[in-house]
Amino acid sequence: MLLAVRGLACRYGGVQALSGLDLDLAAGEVLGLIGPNGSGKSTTLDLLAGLRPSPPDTLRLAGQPIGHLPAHRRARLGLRRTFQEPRLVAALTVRENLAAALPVGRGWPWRRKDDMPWLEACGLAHDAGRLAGELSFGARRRLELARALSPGPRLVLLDEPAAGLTEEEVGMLGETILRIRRAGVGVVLVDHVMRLVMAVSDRLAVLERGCKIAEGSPAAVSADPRVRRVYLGEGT
Ligand SMILES: Nc1ncnc2c1ncn2[C@@H]1O[C@H](COP(=O)(O)OP(=O)(O)OP(=O)(O)O)[C@@H](O)[C@H]1O
Repeated sequence: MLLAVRGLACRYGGVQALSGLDLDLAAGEVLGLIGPNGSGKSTTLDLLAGLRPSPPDTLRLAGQPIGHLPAHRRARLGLRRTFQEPRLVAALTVRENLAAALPVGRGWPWRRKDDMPWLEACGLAHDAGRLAGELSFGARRRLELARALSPGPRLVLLDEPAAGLTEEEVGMLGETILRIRRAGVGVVLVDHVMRLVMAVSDRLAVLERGCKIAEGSPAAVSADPRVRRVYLGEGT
């Protein structure tokens, strides 16, 4: 299993933002994490990415306990995330933005040619020499994603990547996510744009008030009466 989450929990003062969360994710699988506002999706991504520590065994990446590792150590193991606001340098080219993405510490196996497959996957192969500041909003989002991927990705956490995109840009983002999946990278996708989540997820997990209330294929989860009641506000 690429990612195994067991009993993940988080408390902010008096608020139990997440309790007893279990999740599994295989390489090359897209897990859509959905739920109403305040249900714990961002908290889950923060805990997975290492913004705050957890007991080591609550999170395992390819069998290795990582709950205690800080974000940069997890990133080096191939666990990356994107941010809602692209963290790009407008005056650098697309390719230079990739090279500047991760602190290239001693022994980091970064090679320039390794970037190309990710630029291609993100639909940016023809823009490698363009300045990031010249790209459209949708292309900047895809560059943010390429930056998270290169080098050596295993699992990428996407935090509302479709927010603010046009219909066409959402389509291109969906194709990008499917190419990343085909490359064997695991994806956890949090987004309110349901047509994207439904189109690219192999599996959905639904959170409500910090607890997982359903999990399964997009079709099964959308037909689940509890999910419909809680998430879509039906019959309440
Ligand atoms: N820094 C914080 N301090 C205190 N409470 C917080 C903090 N961050 C989140 N919370 C609370 O934790 C709960 C889960 O919030 P979280 O942001 O994870 O939900 P979410 O599902 O990502 O929501 P949204 O869809 O609105 O982004 C909510 O009750 C929220 O108010």
